[in-house]
Amino acid sequence: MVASEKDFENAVHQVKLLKEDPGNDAKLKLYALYKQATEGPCNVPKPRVFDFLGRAKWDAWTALGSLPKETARQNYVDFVSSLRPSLTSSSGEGPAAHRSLPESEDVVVTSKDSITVITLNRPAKKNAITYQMYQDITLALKAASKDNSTITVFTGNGNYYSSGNDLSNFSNRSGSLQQMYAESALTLRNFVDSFIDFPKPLVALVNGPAVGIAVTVLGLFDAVYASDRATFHTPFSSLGITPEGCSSYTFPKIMGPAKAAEMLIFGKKITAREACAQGLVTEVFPHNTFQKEAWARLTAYAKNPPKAMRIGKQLLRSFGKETLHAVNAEECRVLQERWLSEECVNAIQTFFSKKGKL
Ligand SMILES: CCCC/C=C/CC(=O)SCCNC(=O)CCNC(=O)[C@H](O)C(C)(C)COP(=O)(O)OP(=O)(O)OC[C@H]1O[C@@H](n2cnc3c(N)ncnc32)[C@H](O)[C@@H]1OP(=O)(O)O
Repeated sequence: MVASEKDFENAVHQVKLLKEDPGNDAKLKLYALYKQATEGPCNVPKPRVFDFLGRAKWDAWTALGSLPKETARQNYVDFVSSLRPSLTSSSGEGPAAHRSLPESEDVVVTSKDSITVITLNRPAKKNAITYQMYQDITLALKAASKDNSTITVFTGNGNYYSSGNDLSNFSNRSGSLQQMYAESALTLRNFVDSFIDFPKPLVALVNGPAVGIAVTVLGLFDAVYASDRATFHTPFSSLGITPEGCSSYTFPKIMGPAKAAEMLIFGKKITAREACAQGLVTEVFPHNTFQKEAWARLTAYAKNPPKAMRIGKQLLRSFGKETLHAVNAEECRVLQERWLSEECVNAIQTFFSKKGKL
């Protein structure tokens, strides 16, 4: 089988998650195969003799001669998969996927009464989701899909559920802008894919306001319980960006095109009760009894036979899956372009100059 573009992109992404240094030989091999797969045979002049690293890289790339790009891509994917024990694997295979709890302070995974709970734990920043957290959540979902829990719950610590994407995600990374946005789009795509493919019942406990991507992926959950202090806000247009999390497909289906447009295009913030009336939220509880009532509900549900619940979910969800993956890919492609736009750059600058809040 020939590796697809997506297999290759995933392999490139996995290399960035390497927990251990694979050693110089492996790094040179990865470099050479990557260059060959993306640019073809070596096309740059030989570096000077004292540029040891440049020379070693050039030698490794040149040694691949006229190996076709497709073969180099396949070899790269195969080689990365042979390195898997030292990866933090986002594929769900390998030792990392079987860890019960990913080691992260900002995304905490706990287990209670056959329920795996994934908690966004950055209350001082309103649980804004950093680049690392997207990867941690993806891993946590992969691990939860294989653990022995019956239900998985998502919630936030503090007075916010989540303020969505951390707006500094693009200001503290290295590399060219194009490369950073391409990596971000791939990370986002993998993140959303892990919700689309999650095989067990997935429940959100929305303990407070939810913004941006924290709202959009709710359309991929099986139940959404909200405190009456929660609000739901997707201010994409004012940020110069466009909907993600498959919301351009799920929201019109859930609430009808007019209500979806009000939220996703005009950025209308809605209350928990409005979200419930529109079908995005399953049930709203008074804030002071929210945890108690929602947990009583979940504990009872978790006693259901797990296989029946899984198969039930499969029947409800599997038919639209291909469409969801296509929507996710397209949303990420469009966003990648938007991030480069003047509208988006200005909106983020305004936020950090403290002039602009939602
Ligand atoms: C790579 C994949 C990309 C996927 C794309 C997803 C799109 C989205 O998710 S769009 C939504 C982005 N989110 C926002 O625009 C929210 C921005 N935040 C705010 O408007 C306000 O912070 C708030 C209304 C959420 C809360 O206001 P409040 O006055 O109560 O608290 P603050 O003092 O503003 O916040 C405390 C602290 O937290 C920082 N912070 C809050 N949210 C974010 C955020 N989204 N990104 C970065 N930082 C955030 C805020 O700056 C404060 O920090 P300091 O204490 O250091 O000043």
